[in-house]
Amino acid sequence: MPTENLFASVPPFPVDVPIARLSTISLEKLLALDEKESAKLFDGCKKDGFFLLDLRGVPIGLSLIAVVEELFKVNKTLFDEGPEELGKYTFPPPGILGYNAFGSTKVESGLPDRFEWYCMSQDDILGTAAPAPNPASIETNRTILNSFVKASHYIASQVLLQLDRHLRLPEGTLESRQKLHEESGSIIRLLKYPPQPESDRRTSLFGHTDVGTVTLLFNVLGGLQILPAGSENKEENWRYVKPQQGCVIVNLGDTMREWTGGILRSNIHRVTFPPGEQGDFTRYSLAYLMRAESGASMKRLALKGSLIEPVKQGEEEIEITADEWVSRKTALARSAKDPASARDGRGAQTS
Ligand SMILES: O=C(O)CCC(=O)C(=O)O
Ligand SMILES: [Fe+2]
Repeated sequence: MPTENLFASVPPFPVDVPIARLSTISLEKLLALDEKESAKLFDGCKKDGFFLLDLRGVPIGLSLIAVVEELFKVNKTLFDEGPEELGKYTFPPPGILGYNAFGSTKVESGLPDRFEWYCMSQDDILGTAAPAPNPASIETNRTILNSFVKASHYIASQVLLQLDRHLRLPEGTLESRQKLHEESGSIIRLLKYPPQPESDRRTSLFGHTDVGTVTLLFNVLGGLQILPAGSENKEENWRYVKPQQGCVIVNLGDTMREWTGGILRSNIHRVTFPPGEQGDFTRYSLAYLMRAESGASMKRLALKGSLIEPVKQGEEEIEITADEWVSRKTALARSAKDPASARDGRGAQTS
């Protein structure tokens, strides 16, 4: 994503790097109830767990593009406040909100990461919960953040409605667990990846699967990579997700895989240095991570008449809540075991 202006400000994505073959779905066609487009979306969610959604051609999409362009400016201003100031908003685990300083997690090699991020809750931005303290760049931009959350939630909900239909769930089933104005676990995340020294370039953000339901990811520079379904976790198998003008990258998280008994895919992804000439530029990224409320169950939604089959004898039923899932994933990741691999998500840590 997002606009021509942002893409014009950086070198083009190179032509000689391996790119993931993902579907591009048109929001305009989805909203016009185009059957073929809707089937393409379902296929992408089953096969890849990732697709590009072209936001152009409809007012809600165009307004989100404009909002995101503004938020890329906020992203820069925020991290320009510096680690000392932002460090005042660091909260110890299990807190997932606030500031995460550069180098505070590890990548697979055991080396420190190369990103910093700042997370806010949807409930804080919408006023569903009491306002949380945030750095000045966030506080002065609450209005635009509010528009971002509303438009992102709307678009993610359109994806969920399509999935309800294909999974033969009653209309609104998936969205009803994460309504806009009800308590939610949804977050907004701003990330910064500074350019890496030419002689020492490597992964910046560990391979992981997202824990929530639907993630909307806005990138201009390359660097995001996925490990396509069925491929071994070897360096040569990782594929770049090429950012496209006017498109948001959409991916599904663990909750969707669990709710659907594995029909939908939560795919592992990571961030490495931007390819080619892009490697000399700072990479900013913006994400809306839709999550059900913290106490929501991860249990399979095997409703009568739906495509989702009840748990068979011998299969493990996940009875825990989304919160417990995160703790469990984190604990297993710490002991170098991967809970998602057992369930074909193949994610190492949690994000
Ligand atoms: O920066 C990116 O492109 C990816 C970020 C990501 O995967 C996450 O925040 O969960
Ligand atoms: Fe992620």
